[in-house]
Amino acid sequence: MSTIHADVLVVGFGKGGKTVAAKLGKQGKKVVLAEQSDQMYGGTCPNVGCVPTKALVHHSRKRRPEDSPQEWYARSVREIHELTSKFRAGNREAMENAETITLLTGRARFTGPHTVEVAQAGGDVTVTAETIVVNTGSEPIVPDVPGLRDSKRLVTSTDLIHSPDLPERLVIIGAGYLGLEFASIYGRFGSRVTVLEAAPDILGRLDEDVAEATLDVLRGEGVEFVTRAEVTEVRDGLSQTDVVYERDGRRESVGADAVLAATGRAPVTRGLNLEAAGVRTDGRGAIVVDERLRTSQPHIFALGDVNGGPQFTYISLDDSRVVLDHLNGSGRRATTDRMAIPMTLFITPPLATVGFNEREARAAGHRVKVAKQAVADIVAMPRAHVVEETRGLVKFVIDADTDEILGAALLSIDAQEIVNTVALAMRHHVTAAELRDAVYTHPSSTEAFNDVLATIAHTDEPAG
Ligand SMILES: Cc1cc2nc3c(=O)[nH]c(=O)nc-3n(C[C@H](O)[C@H](O)[C@H](O)COP(=O)(O)OP(=O)(O)OC[C@H]3O[C@@H](n4cnc5c(N)ncnc54)[C@H](O)[C@@H]3O)c2cc1C
Ligand SMILES: NC(=O)c1ccc[n+]([C@@H]2O[C@H](COP(=O)([O-])OP(=O)(O)OC[C@H]3O[C@@H](n4cnc5c(N)ncnc54)[C@H](O)[C@@H]3O)[C@@H](O)[C@H]2O)c1
Repeated sequence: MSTIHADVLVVGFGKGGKTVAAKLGKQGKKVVLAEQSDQMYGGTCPNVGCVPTKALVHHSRKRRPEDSPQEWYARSVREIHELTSKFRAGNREAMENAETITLLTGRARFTGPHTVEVAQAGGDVTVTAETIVVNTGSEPIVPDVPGLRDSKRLVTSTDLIHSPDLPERLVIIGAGYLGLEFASIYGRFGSRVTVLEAAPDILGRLDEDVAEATLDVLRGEGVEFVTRAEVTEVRDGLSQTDVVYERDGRRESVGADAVLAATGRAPVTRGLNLEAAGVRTDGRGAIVVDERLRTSQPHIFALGDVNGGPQFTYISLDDSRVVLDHLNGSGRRATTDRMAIPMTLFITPPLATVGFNEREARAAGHRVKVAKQAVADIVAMPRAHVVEETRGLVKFVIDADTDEILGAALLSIDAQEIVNTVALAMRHHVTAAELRDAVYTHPSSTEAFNDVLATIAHTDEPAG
């Protein structure tokens, strides 16, 4: 078995890991990056996550009524495969072309606090390193429902986006980010979509008006929702799979050509043999880290989904900034510095949120004023009419005493872009009036701020 001594070993080719590898490699550190699969250079996001799913959103929207759903879908899957292959190759080349970085393709497991074995096709390699960064991501959770794990029609998001067969009837278990995005995508491609959610509400973290408007959009595209649905059994038949669930004490079932488990993703730590390194995990299998992403071994860091934080690519990227600052900078940057982190649910139109909703703002002790308008009524935003997408609403939650923005929910064309401006305003304490009275390009979606922030729907009374 050959041995490599490195300054830094990165386990897993995710967003945060590759950023740490590239930056430290550029500074002359000897870096080894171990990735278990040659189909995953670049990690989840460009291969099986954000990029192919957002490309599917785009392709599903381009389908005209006269296009055959099946042919259009198969063509989309092919084209998206070409796109992800290019991204994958770019990621591989970036590492292979860096003189100070060695890319190993094989599964890594710890054999000691500073030692990892990588099972490469050509033989195992032992890597020893002063600093180790674990960036192994997360994997789908398949609930323990009788018949589900063995069903021939069970699919994960990865299976589904690689299959050229458009399911005629798609049953999605779970109405989180993944479930709702897939419902929107496959509904638009032409599948009949039913979403079964265990919780009493879908998008229950949102204010009721925003959740209702979002569900209206999805229902308008033919997606059916069943809440308080406890899936009790999955039965394969010759031509379909029956997904059996209980709701309010009644037993019902829905037939499916594919059953998507969209019930969350668990950190990938099994198989890493973290005990050998003395690295602790929590009850969910996430690596326990402090605010500088140090594990229970100070020379081992965990970043991205594997540390149990929010599962977004931009959080993994920001984790890399924290680790790099610790290794090579001021050492002051911490995950606790983060504020106003935006999120986008990529349905059509997208729903972007940041900060508090109305309920949360009041619970945090703020006197709240709410600015809100339906997109169709925002006179200052002709772009919505120009691109023929006037569905949705724009809502701001503002501190009635300081005029600072506490949160926003934007169900609107371009929401994934304009939410970043709101988040920046929040981080820098720009007031609602300043955001309202700023000069924006025309016709753009940001112009909505000119109008919406002048439309106060209601204001809480001053306290006592
Ligand atoms: C369908 C889908 C859509 C998504 N859409 C979005 C979105 O629109 N926006 C967004 O911000 N986020 C989105 N996410 C979430 C986002 O993809 C993840 O949060 C992000 O990719 C996590 O990155 P990471 O750096 O933690 O690791 P990952 O990118 O997951 O990389 C981990 C890597 O480690 C490798 N690995 C695992 N174990 C080992 C081992 N023992 N040895 C060697 N290598 C190993 C894996 O093969 C993988 O390549 C989506 C996720 C999914 C599944
Ligand atoms: N646009 C984006 O940024 C994006 C897109 C897709 C995924 N993601 C990330 O991927 C991660 C995984 O997404 P997800 O939607 O799978 O997880 P999630 O945790 O967001 O949602 C899972 C949903 O499944 C429900 N559920 C769990 N068990 C169930 C059961 N047995 N029966 C019925 N319902 C059940 C839960 O109540 C919840 O609503 C998310 O954390 C998200 O951050 C992000």
